[in-house]
Amino acid sequence: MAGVTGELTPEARRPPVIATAGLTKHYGNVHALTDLTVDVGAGVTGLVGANGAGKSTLIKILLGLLEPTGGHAQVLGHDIEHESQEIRRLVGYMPEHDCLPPDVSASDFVVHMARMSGLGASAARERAADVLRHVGLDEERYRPMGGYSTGMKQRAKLAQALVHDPRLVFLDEPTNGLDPAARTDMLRLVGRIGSDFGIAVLVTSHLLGELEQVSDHVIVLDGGHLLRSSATTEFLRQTGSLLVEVVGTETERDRLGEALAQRGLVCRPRGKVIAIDPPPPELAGEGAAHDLIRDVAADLGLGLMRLEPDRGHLEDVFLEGGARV
Ligand SMILES: Nc1ncnc2c1ncn2[C@@H]1O[C@H](COP(=O)(O)OP(=O)(O)OP(=O)(O)O)[C@@H](O)[C@H]1O
Repeated sequence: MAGVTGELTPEARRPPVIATAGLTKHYGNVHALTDLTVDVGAGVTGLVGANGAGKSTLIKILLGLLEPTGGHAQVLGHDIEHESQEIRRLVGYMPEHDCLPPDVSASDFVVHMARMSGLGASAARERAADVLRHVGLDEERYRPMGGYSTGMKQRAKLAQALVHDPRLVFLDEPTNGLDPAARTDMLRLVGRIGSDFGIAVLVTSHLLGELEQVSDHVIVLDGGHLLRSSATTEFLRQTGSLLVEVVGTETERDRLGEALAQRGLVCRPRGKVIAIDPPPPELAGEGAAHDLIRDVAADLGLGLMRLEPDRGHLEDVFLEGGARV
């Protein structure tokens, strides 16, 4: 184990997929990125932050589309300043905004992008068909993209990012403009790119919670500063608190809350739910607080709808305040 013997595991010894050091970008007076030092490993990494946090700027710098004002970065071991051609050969990019030619079909477009990356005509057609099937564009792929729904356009953009078999993809707001069902489908697809195809993914979202399910690691930017970079499990760790919901209205909720408070639990109403602080030592044993809550609810004749551990969420990093890296 790395921490015990001082030796690094093979995983830890592998160079990061992306490494930045003091990366800074100013657009005139706008400080879009400030002294960003962060590593991105294999798997799916969520890059989250409000609109304007600096996510797109970071991706464009890593691709060599924008020059940083200061600092350095490497992508797949290549320096962004001197080796951007090589980086673009190894990396796929799904831009945030609509950039698809409306009169061209997804099939022709993705074949064209495959040819641009150096594939021969028949290999490009085969590869485009494969990748369009993976992203879920079937018969529609022969229709002009101008008539596509937002979800179909996002899939076409994703297909062109994958067609040259990259080792890393940058997906900039892939769920933008999608309804909840299409959003869920797209997130599943993003997860599969990391798990089934073994391609490293850096995916952005301005909705902080949305990448919790698919990311192995999350980087949070706030106003161009790194707020936190941690394994997703760290963000979602159990808080030690419990959440309880009973059948009925606020009256029933408060009856249970008051009864539990008399038994030594600190209860706080949170919408329809009672959030119970980590139990005191005498109730900290395995299942002791659960048993007490169940018994008290039964004594009051109240039905329990939910009794579960409370978990942290990505949004909490903003409530905790201060940079924790
Ligand atoms: N070309 C530009 N000229 C001037 N300011 C810019 C330019 N591009 C971005 N900015 C500003 O830099 C900051 C970071 O923008 P960026 O697009 O990187 O953020 P983002 O996190 O990707 O947000 P969004 O999802 O809204 O694009 C914002 O304040 C934005 O207005």
